[in-house]
Amino acid sequence: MKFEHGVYLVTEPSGDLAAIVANAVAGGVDLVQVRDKGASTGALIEIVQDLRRRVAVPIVVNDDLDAAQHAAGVHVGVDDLPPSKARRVLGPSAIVGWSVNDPGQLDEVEEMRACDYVAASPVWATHTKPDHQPPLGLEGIRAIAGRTDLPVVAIGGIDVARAAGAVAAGADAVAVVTAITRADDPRRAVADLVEAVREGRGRR
Ligand SMILES: Cc1ncc(COP(=O)(O)OP(=O)(O)O)c(N)n1
Ligand SMILES: Cc1nc(C(=O)O)sc1CCOP(=O)(O)O
Ligand SMILES: [Mg+2]
Repeated sequence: MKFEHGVYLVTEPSGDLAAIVANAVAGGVDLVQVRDKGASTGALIEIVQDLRRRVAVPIVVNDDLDAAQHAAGVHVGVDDLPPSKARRVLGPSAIVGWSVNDPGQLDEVEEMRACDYVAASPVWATHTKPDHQPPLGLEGIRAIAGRTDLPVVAIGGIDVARAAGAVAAGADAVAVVTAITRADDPRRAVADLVEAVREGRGRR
């Protein structure tokens, strides 16, 4: 898959979700992930259906394969179902993303073949996911990007000050929660991230 502007919004349950997503899309996000660890499958489906009426960019669901069947795809991590199973269930045109914390995961050929992108996670520590793995840092992005042709998404602690560095290190896109969802102006926040990604691409 192609991240044109290089900004991927991952949502959180607080705030006016519909308004945040609509403004973030107006600012330039390429992809939206609905992430609400406490929501039922039914609630996730309702959120997806509502957002699909409002925005034109693809919407994927975190973790929940049943809800993902009402969306453009799914994002899974090491403790979730494997990407190969998600691909079998969702079919060839779905978007399947996988979190990578250990570059050794890139040797799992069948799983990598099932993915549209991999997320280097986390690059920096973040309070948004208290159970995150040890941070990879920019070296981790370089190590992952150097070993795969798939698009690499950097996630964890990314804001406008850090986005260009993550992209210059090899990320194709930045996945962001709070620097967008808690911004006073999510549209402006995304536009600034898009500009930072452009600058980071220019440094490669
Ligand atoms: C883009 C993106 N990258 C990483 C994650 C984290 O996935 P996971 O490790 O499965 O953790 P949870 O999000 O399920 O708590 C993600 N969701 N999105
Ligand atoms: C959803 C998620 N996954 C992570 C991982 O490391 O796998 S870090 C994260 C949250 C990122 O939030 P913020 O942009 O507010 O730092
Ligand atoms: Mg998960």
